[in-house]
Amino acid sequence: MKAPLPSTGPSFLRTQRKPLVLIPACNRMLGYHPFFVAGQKYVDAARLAGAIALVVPSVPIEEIDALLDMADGILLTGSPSNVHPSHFGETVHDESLPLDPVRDGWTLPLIPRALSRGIPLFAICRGFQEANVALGGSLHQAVQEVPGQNDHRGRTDGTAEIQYDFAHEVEVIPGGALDAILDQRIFRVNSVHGQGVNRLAPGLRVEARAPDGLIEAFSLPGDTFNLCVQWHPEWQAAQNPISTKLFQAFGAACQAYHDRRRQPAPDR
Ligand SMILES: N[C@@H](CCC(=O)NCCCC(=O)O)C(=O)O
Repeated sequence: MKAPLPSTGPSFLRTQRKPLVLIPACNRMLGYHPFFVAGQKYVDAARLAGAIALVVPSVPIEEIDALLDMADGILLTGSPSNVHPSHFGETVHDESLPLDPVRDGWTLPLIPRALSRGIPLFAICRGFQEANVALGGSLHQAVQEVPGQNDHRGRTDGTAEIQYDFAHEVEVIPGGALDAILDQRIFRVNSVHGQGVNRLAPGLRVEARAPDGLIEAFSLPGDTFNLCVQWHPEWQAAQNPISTKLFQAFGAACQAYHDRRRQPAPDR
């Protein structure tokens, strides 16, 4: 019988077979106290991808490289909080909406470093917006107030099922990374966002658009999975064939990164 894998220290990383996907947490006040939080549906989707999900509290910038040394993938989640507009040269448009400057402070520098290492990255909703801003793009702070754009916010007058129900179609741009993963170019998605891509960062590739032309997916340069989507594929991912394909592709990329980087320790 094989000895159990060591459960601590770098040797565990060398012999762990499954890829490790880091999920940066959000920062919330619960009562009088600050907490690190992440949606369970993201952890469930990372596991659906075949990875070990590791929710990570905010770290000082000087610790980001040490964190990335452990990562085989990064899953940037959605959040009700907005990316602070100062990161794209604007002032806050609606003071009533939540922000998370602590998350901004480490995910924005994390993204280019992960990209430079070729670590697979799957960015969802707020994560999609962070990736665009981190690489030099900008956001509409209120898509619904932009002439010609629809209201992409989710309903808040019912259940999560209502909030995350299908809201509109997206059309995949032929020949790109998203097109290579899916066998469908038009499909319906949920929509739970008030911000959206205004100026796409240099070097990013549009992968899908909504009927009003809003960018709904883009990819980052590089030869690994690095898709960023505005909708929520993690929502009931196992029951949605499009979402399952996306997370399986993400998981395969993380496994490949893991296998390349961490050969199992020789049998003792
Ligand atoms: N606050 C931003 C991003 C919206 C977003 O991520 N919504 C999802 C919230 C909860 C979840 O994680 O599912 C915006 O409004 O554009």
